[in-house]
Amino acid sequence: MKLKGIFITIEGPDGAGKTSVIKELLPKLEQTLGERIVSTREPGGSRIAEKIRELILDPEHTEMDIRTEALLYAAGRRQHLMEKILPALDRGEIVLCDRFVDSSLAYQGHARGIGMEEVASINRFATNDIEPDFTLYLDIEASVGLERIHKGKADRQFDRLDQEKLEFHEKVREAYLKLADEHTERITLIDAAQELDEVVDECYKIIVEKLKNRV
Ligand SMILES: Nc1ncnc2c1ncn2[C@@H]1O[C@H](COP(=O)(O)OP(=O)(O)O)[C@@H](O)[C@H]1O
Ligand SMILES: Cc1cn([C@H]2C[C@H](O)[C@@H](COP(=O)(O)OP(=O)(O)O)O2)c(=O)[nH]c1=O
Repeated sequence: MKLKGIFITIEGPDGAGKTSVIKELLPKLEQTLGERIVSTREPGGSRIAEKIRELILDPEHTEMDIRTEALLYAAGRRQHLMEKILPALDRGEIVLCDRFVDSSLAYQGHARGIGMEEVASINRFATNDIEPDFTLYLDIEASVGLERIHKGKADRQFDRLDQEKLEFHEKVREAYLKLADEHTERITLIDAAQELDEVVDECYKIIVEKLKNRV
């Protein structure tokens, strides 16, 4: 009998440790489960979606309107979903995706101020209401996440732009906490301030437990 495909997402503010966790988690999970896991990420994850990612993240595109940005994230998401995620789920595979709709709700909806419901609505259009089976939310204080990213970079003063960045990332976290509180059945909160090994271990245990009854 073919197993059911499972769609797992990992969310969190910048610097929460998503990339590091996935790198360590994947081989561990694949070994335990005895099957390959499709690891992918947003923004991007397919040829066209990667082009859209470049368009959005290009630092020269300072004039980009915030709703244009939200629509581009949703467009990239649709392409990635149709080309990569859904075909893998149809084949019965496990898909682990770094960021999905919750990122748009937190960043564009709340932090940029468009409104979470407005952003949810364009994403319902983009995804045909397809939601992850479950989501691991790596929770980190904004200042700790930003510090991690800047660690190792040249020593510098905390300037006005950094302050703006901090406030923006505090809003991102606020939105994630709200989402985790409203969707306890889907989202599991993980304290990402722990040592990396501990975070990986917690994610591993949660996924194995959730997959126990997979048919
Ligand atoms: N639990 C942790 N404790 C300390 N540093 C961490 C931890 N997890 C990740 N880091 C470091 O923080 C930085 C950002 O991690 P990364 O995995 O790229 O986060 P994200 O993908 O969520 O933005 C990297 O330098 C990484 O080595
Ligand atoms: C998927 C997604 C990402 N983003 C942002 C979050 C990140 O700042 C940026 C790039 O994502 P990512 O490459 O995951 O960066 P990081 O590893 O630092 O978390 O895109 C949104 O604003 N909305 C979205 O829908």
